[in-house]
Amino acid sequence: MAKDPSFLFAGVHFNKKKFANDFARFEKKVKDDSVDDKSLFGTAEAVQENAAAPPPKKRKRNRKGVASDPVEGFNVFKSSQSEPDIPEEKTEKDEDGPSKEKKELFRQMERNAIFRKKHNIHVSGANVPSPLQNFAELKTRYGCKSYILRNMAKLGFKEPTPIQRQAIPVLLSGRECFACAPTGSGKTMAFVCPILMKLKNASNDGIRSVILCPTKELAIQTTREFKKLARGNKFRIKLVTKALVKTSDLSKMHCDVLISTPLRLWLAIRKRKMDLSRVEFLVLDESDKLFELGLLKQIDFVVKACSNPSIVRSLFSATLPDFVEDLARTIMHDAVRVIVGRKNTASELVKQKLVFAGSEEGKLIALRQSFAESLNPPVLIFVQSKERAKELYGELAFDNIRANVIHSDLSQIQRENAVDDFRSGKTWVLIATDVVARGMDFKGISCVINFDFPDSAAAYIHRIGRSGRAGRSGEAITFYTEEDIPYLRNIANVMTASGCEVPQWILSLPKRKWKKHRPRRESISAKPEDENE
Ligand SMILES: Nc1ncnc2c1ncn2[C@@H]1O[C@H](COP(=O)(O)OP(=O)(O)OP(=O)(O)O)[C@@H](O)[C@H]1O
Repeated sequence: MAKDPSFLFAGVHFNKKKFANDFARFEKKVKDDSVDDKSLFGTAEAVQENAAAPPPKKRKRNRKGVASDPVEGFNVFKSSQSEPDIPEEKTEKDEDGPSKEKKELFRQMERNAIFRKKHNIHVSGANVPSPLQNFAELKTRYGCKSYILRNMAKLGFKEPTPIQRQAIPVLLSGRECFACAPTGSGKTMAFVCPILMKLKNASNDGIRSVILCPTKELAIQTTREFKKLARGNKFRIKLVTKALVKTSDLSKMHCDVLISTPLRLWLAIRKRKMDLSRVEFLVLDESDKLFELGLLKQIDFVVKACSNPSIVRSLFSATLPDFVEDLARTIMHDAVRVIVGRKNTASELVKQKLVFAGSEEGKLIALRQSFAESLNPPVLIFVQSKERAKELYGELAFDNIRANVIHSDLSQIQRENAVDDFRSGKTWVLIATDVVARGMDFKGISCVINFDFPDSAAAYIHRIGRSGRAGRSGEAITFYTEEDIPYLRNIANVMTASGCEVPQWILSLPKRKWKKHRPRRESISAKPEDENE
């Protein structure tokens, strides 16, 4: 039977007496490691250095561990307050081997390991709770109220997805969590469900949970998902809008779930004295985006404002670079790391293709040709800037294609309408900047076209992940020109990792460290500039 590596160390004890000198040295070192109180992550500039630094001492919290489980892979949370994986038994220990309870515990650990392997779930951390076999276990193990299960059934959710199987029990056990799972694999419900279960009922107890999303569109979508699962309960679920931030006093606001972008929440705290000191759950969705330098200061501020010592924080994304984990580890406590599949890979449900378009003009010709041959809506087209989005829209608008465009120059209402029209099928083709590249769940997108080469491997994974969601298959086509060739290898690596074929010459290109690749490109439009307005 396959056994987890941590079995090797079961029962090993550290003899404090024998190693007294080393122990004393270690203890001193821990005491010397003081926490920098100015900023949770340090200054934005120092992020990378901080990421490499050892984690500071954590606040000690009184949280009970649950059904113990072996640690898979390396233990990323060395500093966590780990309880022994196998509890010491004072009574039944005898010469005939482990006690009955211990044996049952071993069996449960083995069953969990086999089940995780089957669902491609990898965990690290001490005492990781058993994964969910089915949704019914939410009731039998955790006393989930019937209305939540009813709402899930109405949404057509029959079985938990792998990330839901593991992340939901982790959060229900009061543990902090890093979760990384492919695009479209149900990460949203993996935090919505346990939060609603833990909050139990609506209450006038200040702001009880906060969800941060990198874009307004995603914040709106997440608010809707919360409301869908909360149907039948009187939870107050609020989106932080411009109008809300204008409200004079937010210091006495009560709400069960608050969803926001970092900037809006930062303004609400600073200008309107929003009080986050009672927040019990904080979720950083698309966490690697939130940890980028532009947003880090606001995130830092919000995380500090959520000062409740027993807060449970979690990070969710389809891409989780090491530096984000390192950074988050400095603030998280006794966290569990849950990875589904391999970290930083694209969804295997998306058939990926690279197309050499020669020039900017060549891209437009290739696009028109493919639409003339077969246009299978809905199609999402990504470009690298709002100027180029406008230009391409200007071109396609003449082609009798029901196209629309979304970028940051549009008003909030225009952006919302563009998303709604695309969702309802009124629009067949949506031309977009990366503003909708992450998290957006447009059901049934048949094809994503990267008209402009993405500026990073993570951007590529998220863009193409708008297709191939919830078990459906999809397609992604990426155009490239001469200037993109040096970066092809990075995309090719993502493609091969998810089982797509890539020509050998691309795989033998030299590896290149990827800085943001956003070259100046020739105008898409053949028309004079003022006609594009
Ligand atoms: N258990 C389930 N069974 C069937 N469908 C599900 C289940 N859970 C979620 N879904 C559906 O799967 C789709 C994708 O879910 P979601 O948007 O949460 O993906 P995600 O993992 O957050 O993706 P991304 O990384 O792009 O943000 C949604 O339409 C959602 O309703």
